[in-house]
Amino acid sequence: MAEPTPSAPERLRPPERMWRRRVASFGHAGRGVWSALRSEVHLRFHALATVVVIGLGFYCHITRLEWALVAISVASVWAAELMNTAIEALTDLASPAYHLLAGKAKDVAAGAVLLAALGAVVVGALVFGPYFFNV
Ligand SMILES: Nc1ncnc2c1ncn2[C@@H]1O[C@H](COP(=O)(O)OP(=O)(O)OP(=O)(O)O)[C@@H](O)[C@H]1O
Repeated sequence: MAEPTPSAPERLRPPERMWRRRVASFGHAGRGVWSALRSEVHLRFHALATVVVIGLGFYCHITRLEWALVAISVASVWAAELMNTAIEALTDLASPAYHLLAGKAKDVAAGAVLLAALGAVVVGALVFGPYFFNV
């Protein structure tokens, strides 16, 4: 959620207070990931896939550039799935009853996950394929 613009006295707070708030923000984000992991089967699948891909990376001794591509792909899928989970929750809150726009919001959010996952599959095939097949 976007933070409200701080009032004048708040802007003058001592730096340690600001640091505490930044650290708290990380805590909120971590709690969000943990809560989504507990409720979403898809995310647990992504967690397993992430562990497998990292293991494969070490096994194949992939290059730094390949690690970068794998990291971007894995992070994209996680980010898309977390956004999808957030949109699903907000949609259920705003429109528990059937509504065309609620359905559209969920379908579009799911589409984002699908595209990120397809991209990750392509990157995975291009990075790991040559280590296992003579291509
Ligand atoms: N309130 C609603 N109004 C209209 N259509 C909806 C609504 N809720 C869900 N749908 C339709 O049902 C589909 C499945 O929705 P659901 O909330 O079950 O998500 P899901 O695909 O099962 O996601 P997940 O498995 O990650 O929870 C949506 O993509 C949408 O097309």
